[in-house]
This record gives sequence, C-alpha cells and structure tokens, in this order.
Amino acid sequence: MVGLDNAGKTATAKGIQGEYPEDVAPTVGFSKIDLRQGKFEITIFDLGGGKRIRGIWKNYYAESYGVIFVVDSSDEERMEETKETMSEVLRHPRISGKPILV
Ligand SMILES: Nc1nc2c(ncn2[C@@H]2O[C@H](COP(=O)(O)OP(=O)(O)OP(=O)(O)O)[C@@H](O)[C@H]2O)c(=O)[nH]1
Ligand SMILES: [Mg+2]
Repeated sequence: MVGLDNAGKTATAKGIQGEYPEDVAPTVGFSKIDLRQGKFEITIFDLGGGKRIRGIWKNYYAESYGVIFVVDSSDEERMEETKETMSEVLRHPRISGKPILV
C-alpha cells in the first residue's frame, strides 16, 4: 500500500481491519498487517509515503501481488506529485502488469 504522505494509507488500513480510522500518526518505515479473508491469507505492507521514505517502496515490489495506491482526492494541490509518483510506481518492472487498486 503506497501513496503520498498524508494520503490516508494507514487510516485506510485501519478501516480494512474494522478499526476506527482515527488517531493515526505518520508512518516511519512500514507497518505490516496480516488479514484472513475466507481462505486467503493476506499481508498488507502499509509503507510510509514521505518523500524521503519512498525509496524503500521498491524493496517490496518483487514479493507483492498487487498495489493499493491511496490518493487524497481532496488535496488538489498535490495531484501533480501524485501523478508523477504513481507513474513511477507503475513503470517499475517489478510492478508492471500486476493489479493496482487506486
Ligand atoms: N477526513 C478524513 N480524514 C482522513 C481520511 N483518511 C485519512 N484521514 C486523516 O488524514 C491524516 C493522514 O492519514 P494517514 O492515514 O496517517 O496517512 P498516510 O498515507 O498513512 O501518511 P504517511 O504514513 O505519512 O505516509 C490523518 O490525520 C487521518 O486521520 C478520510 O478519509 N477523511
Ligand atoms: Mg501511514
């Protein structure tokens, strides 16, 4: 799970787990979430989105089955940065062709 800092990744991850998506702090590094959905065991890596942390994202691409890219659609000022960041993720050879949920 990637996206710009403050986009709402950790809040979304909490929501997926049925927790109230409040009182979240910026993610430093990553947080690992293990879920069971029917017969599937799912691991979500909620990665920090700060500009200086984004370099770690690629370390997770090879083992990922897909990407959740979280966008704060109300933050119009950062749409260009969002677009560039998303393009970079999608262009990566270890992501290209894998499912993406925006
Ligand atoms: N109103 C509203 N606030 C939200 C929503 N999603 C997240 N927030 C708030 O936005 C802020 C940032 O959310 P986070 O989930 O920490 O964002 P993040 O993408 O994990 O950020 P980093 O960990 O820094 O990469 C927090 O104060 C959240 O409570 C939403 O859907 N609506
Ligand atoms: Mg976070």
